[in-house]
Amino acid sequence: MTQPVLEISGLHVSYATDRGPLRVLRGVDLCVGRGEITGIVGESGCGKSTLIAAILGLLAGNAGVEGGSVRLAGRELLDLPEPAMRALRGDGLALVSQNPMAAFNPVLTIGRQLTDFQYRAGIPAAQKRQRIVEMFGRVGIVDPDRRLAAYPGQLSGGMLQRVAIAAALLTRPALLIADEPTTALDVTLEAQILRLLRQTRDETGTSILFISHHLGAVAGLCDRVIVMYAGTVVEAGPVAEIFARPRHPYTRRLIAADPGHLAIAAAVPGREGIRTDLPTIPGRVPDLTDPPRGCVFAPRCLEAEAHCHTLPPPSGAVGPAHRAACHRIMP
Ligand SMILES: Nc1ncnc2c1ncn2[C@@H]1O[C@H](COP(=O)(O)OP(=O)(O)OP(=O)(O)O)[C@@H](O)[C@H]1O
Repeated sequence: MTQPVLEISGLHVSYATDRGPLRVLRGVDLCVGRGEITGIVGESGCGKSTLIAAILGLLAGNAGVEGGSVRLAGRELLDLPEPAMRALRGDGLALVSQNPMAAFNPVLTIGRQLTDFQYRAGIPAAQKRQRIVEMFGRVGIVDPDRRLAAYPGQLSGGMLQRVAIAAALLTRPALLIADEPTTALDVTLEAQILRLLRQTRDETGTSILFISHHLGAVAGLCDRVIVMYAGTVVEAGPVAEIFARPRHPYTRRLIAADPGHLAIAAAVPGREGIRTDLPTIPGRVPDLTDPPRGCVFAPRCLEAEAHCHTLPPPSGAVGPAHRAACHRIMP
């Protein structure tokens, strides 16, 4: 891995609920290297959105950080006061979300909003506009004058997502968080946005954290993959390793249960020993007000042995830059 831009270690986050604390992130460790695209995959409810909110300093009011560290370019974010965190969200950290419409004010033109994003003092108006036009060119938006005069509701979903990516890049972020950026788009637009993200990284060197349910997209876009299950990282490694030789039983089941096998196979050749005829993963994500004592996946794991239910598994190296947390791999 290249030098890390984002380093998260031992992160614990809980939500206060009527049933007691919901332990949504339990000791999350992850790194995003400079200029790398890192994917996060996992079933709904595994804590992806909570993780992003923790990075951005946007956790819900009933959330509490109970330990750990989130460092961006070496700077601890968990200690930053809100004004500094807000400044960082307009500068070093950028988010492109599933619903670009929510990122814009519907009653202001795109031009006005992208000009306002560049709020740092001292940039002349003409230069701001020139930067926007330049960024539009980079993300493939032609006819910038027309787009700048438009209101968000006048643009299609795919076009608005391009504008959102251009807006994010205007701040020259150290880290771009793309949270399911293609979920609301059709397949053709999805392919265009994925190409754009890769091109953005290639041209600007921006590090990208890409969250998606779509394993084929992750296989085609990312350099590294982090597999989350019930608030923990169960496996992390280079994309080819994760998809060709997944080591954790959860990763294997997740890939086998994914309908997009062709997309994964096209992106990652040489897959060995992965059955594609398995049904969806039986059972459900455990109740995190009372997490299992041992391996969090043990209640659903077809390979679990007695000690898997009583002892948390250590996370250990299973290959170069490839780790997995499973008793059967790390006895
Ligand atoms: N403010 C909150 N208060 C209580 N529980 C919450 C809150 N926000 C999320 N949760 C719960 O925390 C767990 C993790 O949610 P989170 O949204 O982080 O998962 P996710 O992996 O992003 O899921 P999805 O892919 O569906 O967005 C879920 O059980 C969710 O219901």
